[in-house]
Amino acid sequence: MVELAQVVVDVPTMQTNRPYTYQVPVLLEQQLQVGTRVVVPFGNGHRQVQGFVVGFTDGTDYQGKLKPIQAVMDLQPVVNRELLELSKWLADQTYSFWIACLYTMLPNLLKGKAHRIVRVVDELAEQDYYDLFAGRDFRDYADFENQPEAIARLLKLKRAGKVRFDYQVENRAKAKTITGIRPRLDFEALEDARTSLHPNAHAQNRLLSYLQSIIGRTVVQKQAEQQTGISAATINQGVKKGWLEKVPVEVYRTPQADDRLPDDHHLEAPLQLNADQQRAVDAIGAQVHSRQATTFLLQGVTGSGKTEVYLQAIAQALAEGRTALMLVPEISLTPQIVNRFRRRFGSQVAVLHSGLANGEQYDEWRRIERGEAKVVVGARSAVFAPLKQLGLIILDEEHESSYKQDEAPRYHAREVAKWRGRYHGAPVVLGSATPSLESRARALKGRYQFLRLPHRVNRQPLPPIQVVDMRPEIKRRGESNFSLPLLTALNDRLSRGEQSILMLNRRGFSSFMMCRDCGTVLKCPNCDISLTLHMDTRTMKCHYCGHEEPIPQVCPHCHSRHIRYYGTGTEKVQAELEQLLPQARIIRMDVDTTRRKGMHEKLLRQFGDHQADVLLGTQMIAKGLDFPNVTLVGVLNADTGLGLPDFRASERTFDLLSQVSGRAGRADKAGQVIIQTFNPDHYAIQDAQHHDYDRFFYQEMSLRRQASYPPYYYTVRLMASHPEEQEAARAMAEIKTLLEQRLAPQTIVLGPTPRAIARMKRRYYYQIVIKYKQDPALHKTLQEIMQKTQSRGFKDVQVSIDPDPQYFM
Ligand SMILES: Nc1ncnc2c1ncn2[C@@H]1O[C@H](COP(=O)(O)OP(=O)(O)OP(=O)(O)O)[C@@H](O)[C@H]1O
Ligand SMILES: [Zn+2]
Ligand SMILES: [Zn+2]
Repeated sequence: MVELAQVVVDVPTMQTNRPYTYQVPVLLEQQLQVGTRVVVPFGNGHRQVQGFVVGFTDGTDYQGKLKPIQAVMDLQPVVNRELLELSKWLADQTYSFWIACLYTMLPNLLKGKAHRIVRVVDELAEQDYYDLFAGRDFRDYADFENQPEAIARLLKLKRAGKVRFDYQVENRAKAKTITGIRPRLDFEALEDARTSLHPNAHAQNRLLSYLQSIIGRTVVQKQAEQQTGISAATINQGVKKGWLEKVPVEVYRTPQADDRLPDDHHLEAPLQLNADQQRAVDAIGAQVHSRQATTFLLQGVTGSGKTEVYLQAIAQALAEGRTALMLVPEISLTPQIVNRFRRRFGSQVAVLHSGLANGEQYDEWRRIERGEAKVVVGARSAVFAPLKQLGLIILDEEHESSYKQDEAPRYHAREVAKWRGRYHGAPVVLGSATPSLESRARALKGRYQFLRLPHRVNRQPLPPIQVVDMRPEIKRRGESNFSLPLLTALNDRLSRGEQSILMLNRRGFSSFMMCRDCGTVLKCPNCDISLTLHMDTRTMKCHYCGHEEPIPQVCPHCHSRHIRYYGTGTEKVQAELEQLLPQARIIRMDVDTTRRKGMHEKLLRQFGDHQADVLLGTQMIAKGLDFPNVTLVGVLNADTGLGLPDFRASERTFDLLSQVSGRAGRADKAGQVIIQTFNPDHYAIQDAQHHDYDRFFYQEMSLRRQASYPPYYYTVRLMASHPEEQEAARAMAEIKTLLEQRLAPQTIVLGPTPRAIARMKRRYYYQIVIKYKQDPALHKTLQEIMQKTQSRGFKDVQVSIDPDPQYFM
C-alpha cells in the first residue's frame, strides 16, 4: 500500500478548490505531516506550484498516473489540525478559496517564499555533519528541499532536537551577524606552518594548535579569544598568513528584547473587584472550568471595568493550564492596553498587530505556536493565533465593524472565535459598552448569556453631555469649527490645568477641491469618487485606487482661479484652534501624524505625561484611552456619518459618540462632554446624549424590523464588476434570475443596482442584496453561482459574495 498525499494547491479558481492527490516520495512515507507546505507539478505544463498537505490516503480509488511531490517546503507543519479544519469551514462559510483561507491564517513571512535555513543546534553524528552540512553550522534549506533522502534525515534530526528550522526575513530585519573564525588549511599544512615559525612566536604557536583543534568548524571569534587567551592581533596575523579566515556568523533574532518586558517576578496584582465585576468573572470562570463553549455578552458602560474582568477571567484560564485569546479592534490596540496585559501576565503575552515587521510578527507567532506565549492580544487576524488548549476567547468592542475582513476571505472574527470556542470547549466573551444590535438581540433571546456592568468603577455618573446646535452658531459667528460653549469649556480646562480630547469625525466625508465658479469637483479618473486633499504630500489622492496628482491651481474645467478646498481636516482645525487659544499645547493624532512606526505610542505618552493640553484627533482617539486628567471631551462634528447610504449609519454614530464620551471623567475628577451637530434632533444623537443605550436599541430595532434588516433578517451581498458597464449589469441580471428560481419565496432579492461608488479601479460594480430569515436553498445556490461565474459565459466578470456585509456602499 502506498501513501498518497492530498494537496490543496495555490491555484485560486473554483475548479481547483479541492485537494489533489500526489505521490509521496518513498523515503518520506509516514514522515510527512499534515499542514506542511510542498511544491507540486500542476496542470499539463507541469507548472510548479505551492500547496498544503491536508491529508493522506492509500490511493485505492485512484486510477490514473499520479505525479510526485517535488519539494517539501517545511520541516514542521505550518498549520495544525485545528486550523486546517477551521480553514475548510471558513472557505465554505465565506464562499472563498480554501487556499486563500490557509494563507490568511499564516504570518506574512510564511505566505511568500521566505528564505529558510536549517541550523545545527546540538552535536551531530559526523556523517550527518559533513554530508548534510558540509561541516558548517547552518545551511540554506533550498539546497535540500527536493531531495527526499536529505529531508528524511533532517526530519529525524529535527525530531531528535538536533537541528532547527528557521525562516529568515529577506531585507528589513536582516539577521544579525557577528564575526567567526575558520581554519583555511588542513592539519598537515598547519603543522608545516608551525615548523617554520620563529621559536619565540608563542602566541602564533598557540593559535596554530587551536586552529588544528577546530578544523571544519567555525567558532565565534570573541569566544575563541576568551577560551584561549589568544589576542585579536594574533588572529589578524593568522589571517594575513592565510591560516584562517573570518566569516560572518548568524545570531538568533531575539523575539522580544528583554527590556521591553516587565520582570516576571514583579507582576501586577489583580484589583479588588466590585460586586458586578465579581459576578461576571465568576460566571465566565465557571464555564472556563467546565469547558463549556458558552457565548457571553458583557455589556458595561465606559469605565465600568470590563478590562479588569477580562484580565481576571484570563488569569483563571491560565490557572487551569489553558491559554487565552484577547481580540481588540486594530484602532484600539494601543500601548495602553498592551501594557496592561504585560504588567499582569509578563512574558506570557504575545502581541499581534499590523504594525509589526514581518520578522517580529513571525517571532510572536512562533512563541505562541511553541506554547511559550499563553495569552495573545491582537487585532482581527489574531483570531487565527495557533494557541493550543484554548480556554477563553474575548472580543472587546464586539460591535466594531473592523472585525469583519472586507476582502476575501470575508470572515467575521466573532464567528471564527465561536468556532474555535466550540472546538476547544472554551467560552467566548463579547464585550462592549454599545453592543451590536445583533448581539444584544441574541442576549435578549437567551442565546448569549447576558452580563452587565451598569456603573462606572469610580461610582461617578457618566459625564453630562451637552448638544450644541451648530446652525445658529454658524449664523451668528460665521464659519468656525468651534462653538462658543466648546471654546468656553476649553478655556476653562486650560485655566484649571486639566486636559481635553477633541474628536473630528472623519467618517463619510473627505476634503475635496471644488471650483466656486463652475462647481467642478476634482474626481479620480479611474473611480467614481472625488479626490482627497493631502497637505503632507501636497497632492490630491484617490482613497480607492491610489491615483495621485498635484493640487491644481486653476479649475480644469473653466480655468477659474477660484478653486477652493472644502471639508475640514484635522490640520485645518489645529490651525484654527492655535489662533483661538494661542496658549494651548496641542497634540494632533491622525493618519498623517501616526504613520511612522512608534509615533502613536509616543504621542499618547506625551499626552499622558501632560506635555499637552489638548489631544485633537480622528476616530482613532475614541476608544480605549484611559487618562485620568481628561475632564472634557468635544466632538466637533457628530453627524457627518448620519447621511451615508447604509442602514447601520445611525448605529455607528451612536456607538462612536458613546465611546468618545466615555473618555471623560474616568478618575476622581468629574467629566463633561460637548457634541456639536447640525442634527440636534436625530435620535442617535439624543440617545447618546442621555447615555440611553436601551432606548436607542428599541428605536433602532423597530426601524430594522420595518425595513427587514438585521437582526431581523440576514443579509448577503453579491457584487459583479467588469470594465464595461453593461457586462457587469448583464452578469448580475443572470444571477438574479437564478436566485429567483432557487430561493424561498419569502427571501428578498434587491437589485441589481449600481454600487454607491459605481466605478472603482476602472471597473464598474453592480450589486444584489439578499435578505433572508431562513432559506435552506441559499448556501447551495451561492456555491453554484461561485462555480458558474468561473465559466466562459462570465469572461472577465469578477463576482464576489459577502455574507453579513458591514458596509453597503
Ligand atoms: N475593581 C476595580 N477597582 C479599582 N479600579 C478599577 C477596578 N476595575 C477597574 N478599575 C480601573 O478603572 C478604570 C476603568 O476600567 P477599565 O479600563 O477596565 O474599564 P472599561 O470598561 O474597559 O473601559 P472602556 O470600555 O471605557 O475602555 C481603569 O483605570 C481601571 O484600572
Ligand atoms: Zn470651474
Ligand atoms: Zn481612484
